[in-house]
Amino acid sequence: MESLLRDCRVLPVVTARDVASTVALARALQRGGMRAIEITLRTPAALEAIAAVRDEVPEILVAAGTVNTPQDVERVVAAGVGLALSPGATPQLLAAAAEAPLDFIPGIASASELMAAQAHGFGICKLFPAAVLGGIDLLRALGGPFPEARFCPTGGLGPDNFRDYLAQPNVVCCGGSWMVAGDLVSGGEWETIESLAREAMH
Ligand SMILES: O=C(O)C(=O)C[C@H](O)[C@H](O)COP(=O)(O)O
Repeated sequence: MESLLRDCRVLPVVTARDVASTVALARALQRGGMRAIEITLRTPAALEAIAAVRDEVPEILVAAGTVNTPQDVERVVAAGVGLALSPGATPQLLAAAAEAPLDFIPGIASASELMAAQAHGFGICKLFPAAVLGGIDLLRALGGPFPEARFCPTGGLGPDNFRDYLAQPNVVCCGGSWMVAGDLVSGGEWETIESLAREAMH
């Protein structure tokens, strides 16, 4: 999974307003060269949007985001999702995800949370919210006691700093929403989204 995520480079974090706009958004991201999309379970349309993107834009890997409870894990497994992420983790979530037939990336914000994730076998974690927690300094600091840990920093990253994050040896990909901002999606600005995606992939 590490090499797959390294190929993804940037994981766009999407809040699905509705199915049609999320499919159009996924197409724009895919045209811009993006390999994956994280559709968060923040809205009622999310699961339907996940299924529709998988059917209609098969070139892009669809991950589920904001998978915060064991029930969420069940919902995304039932929807056929192969990769799920969370901004955090509870003991219950870690236990459920460790047993579930999917790849899971829990969120961590501290050494102790990282250790709990590792204890359940999760070697790659989302660092969230990365920028306010300490950003690159924190990633470097965690690299000392946890040289084997890998991260997808998310939260507060943008076009001006994500490359610095990607240059860290313990970063496999970066999460962010700058290329899928709500006003771009509501305005149907697919070409702008495509060019922001293309820029992020270079
Ligand atoms: O909802 C989740 O599961 C999350 O992990 C949170 C998102 O990743 C961040 O909201 C994206 O952060 P920004 O790029 O700063 O907008």
